[in-house]
Amino acid sequence: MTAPLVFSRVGHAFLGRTLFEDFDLAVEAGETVALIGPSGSGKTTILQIAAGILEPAKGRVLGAWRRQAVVFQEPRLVPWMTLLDNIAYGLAARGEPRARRREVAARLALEMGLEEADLPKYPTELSGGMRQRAGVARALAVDPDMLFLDEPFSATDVGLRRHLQNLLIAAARTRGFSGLLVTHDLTEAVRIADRLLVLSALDGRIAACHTLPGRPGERSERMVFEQVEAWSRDPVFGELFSARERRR
Ligand SMILES: Nc1ncnc2c1ncn2[C@@H]1O[C@H](COP(=O)(O)OP(=O)(O)OP(=O)(O)O)[C@@H](O)[C@H]1O
Repeated sequence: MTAPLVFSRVGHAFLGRTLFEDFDLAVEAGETVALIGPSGSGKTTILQIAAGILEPAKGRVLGAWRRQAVVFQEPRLVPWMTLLDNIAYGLAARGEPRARRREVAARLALEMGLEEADLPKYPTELSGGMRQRAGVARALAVDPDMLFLDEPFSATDVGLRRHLQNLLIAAARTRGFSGLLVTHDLTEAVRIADRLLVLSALDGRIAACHTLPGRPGERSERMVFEQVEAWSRDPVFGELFSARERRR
């Protein structure tokens, strides 16, 4: 079976400055790959190229999925739409009948820990955490087989971040979608991903690639902690992350 997302010798530059060249990546069906690396190494650019938001300057990107969805750091809800209509937004674009849209959106909202009473509220009436939950629900509502996650939980506090990570891991297991995750948070990558690519600060090259043991959701907190601790001592990670990022 061919991988749903393949980058072959992809290169990109902004304003004449080469960000990366000859970048290769294959994300397999049902696999979540985390891109981690220092600020400016090109993680978001790679994700945007994969999601078709940005055209690469060089190389080929093959995408073989039915439906994609993106979860951004800032959930980007439409301010004049209710929570329910925001979550149903992608379904409306797909032409699903209104009753069906509302039914799916309400189910997803509850699955993400939102409450029935919140559904008619507008984004300004919601907390940041509720908006973030809505962003994840909106992405899952379209039943994607490819999910792009650009620092999806970095603006949420530690408790909620953990909770949303667990919801996402559970959703990936039951729905079987592939994922590309951009994060600064090594713990998040070790919890959510099957494979981890570490980008180099210097030229966006892959400095390291690690397949994580077991499946997301099956790794104990201790195992995650020990893996992150071990990598914190690894020179590849040591060079790439500040002490603050390693502590998160
Ligand atoms: N539209 C743009 N025009 C010009 N330069 C850009 C543009 N988008 C990104 N860049 C530059 O490209 C580099 C890589 O950006 P990118 O957002 O991909 O990095 P990143 O690894 O995701 O960083 P961060 O972790 O800080 O989000 C940065 O130096 C950034 O300033």
